[in-house]
Amino acid sequence: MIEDLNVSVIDHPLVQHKLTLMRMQETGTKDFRELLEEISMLMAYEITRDLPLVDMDITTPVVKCKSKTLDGKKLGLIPILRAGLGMVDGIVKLIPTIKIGHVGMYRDPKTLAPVEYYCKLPTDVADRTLIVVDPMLATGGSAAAALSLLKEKGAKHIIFLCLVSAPQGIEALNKAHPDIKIYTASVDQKLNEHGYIVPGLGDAGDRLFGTL
Ligand SMILES: O=P(O)(O)OC[C@H]1O[C@H](OP(=O)(O)OP(=O)(O)O)[C@H](O)[C@@H]1O
Ligand SMILES: O=c1cc[nH]c(=O)[nH]1
Ligand SMILES: [Mg+2]
Repeated sequence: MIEDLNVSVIDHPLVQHKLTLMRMQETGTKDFRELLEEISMLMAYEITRDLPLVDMDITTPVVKCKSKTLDGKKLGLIPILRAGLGMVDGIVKLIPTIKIGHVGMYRDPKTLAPVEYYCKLPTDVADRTLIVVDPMLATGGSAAAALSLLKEKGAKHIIFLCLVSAPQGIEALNKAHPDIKIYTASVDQKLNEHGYIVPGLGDAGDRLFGTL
């Protein structure tokens, strides 16, 4: 049962509305890109609601007082290339100082196995909470491999943020990395015979970069 797994569905109406627009085949690259950026920002707003705060002494034009500020916890943003790049700008607008690492991973079209081709990370990944982003969680192979790689490099606290997921992908990722919370905007029905999410939105990377 999906409900028993370490997953949370972000069902905010604005996220769901924008996701519907992204799914539509007539939505072109420009709108797809803008919608992905907007949704990523909205989802980042939701997943950061538990960030710890501390009191800070400040002076307003009226009086001295204590006011809340983020406690300086270090964050990192890790897009899985290519499609994860489309989620970066929206999140950076909310968290401008976030450090960004990149993991390149593509899915072999025949075997659907993940192939790693790039990795460049902030040097202090072990001290950061990493938000790993990829719009699509299909078989879960790419995400599981990326998370294993990050753990090998020392990462200790990771959350995974995607837009559309398949039940198989959530189960596989949760089995491989039960410690990592998955956030998604939708758990779709299934995968088709080519490993595409149904109903899904097609190939996110191709739609984002216009390489259809
Ligand atoms: O869960 P999985 O079965 O591994 O599939 C999901 C992966 O497939 C897509 O990447 P793709 O291989 O198309 O690479 P791209 O982003 O360069 O287009 C997607 O962005 C995920 O990384
Ligand atoms: O439906 C899918 C599955 C994997 N990757 C995509 O971009 N879309
Ligand atoms: Mg692709």
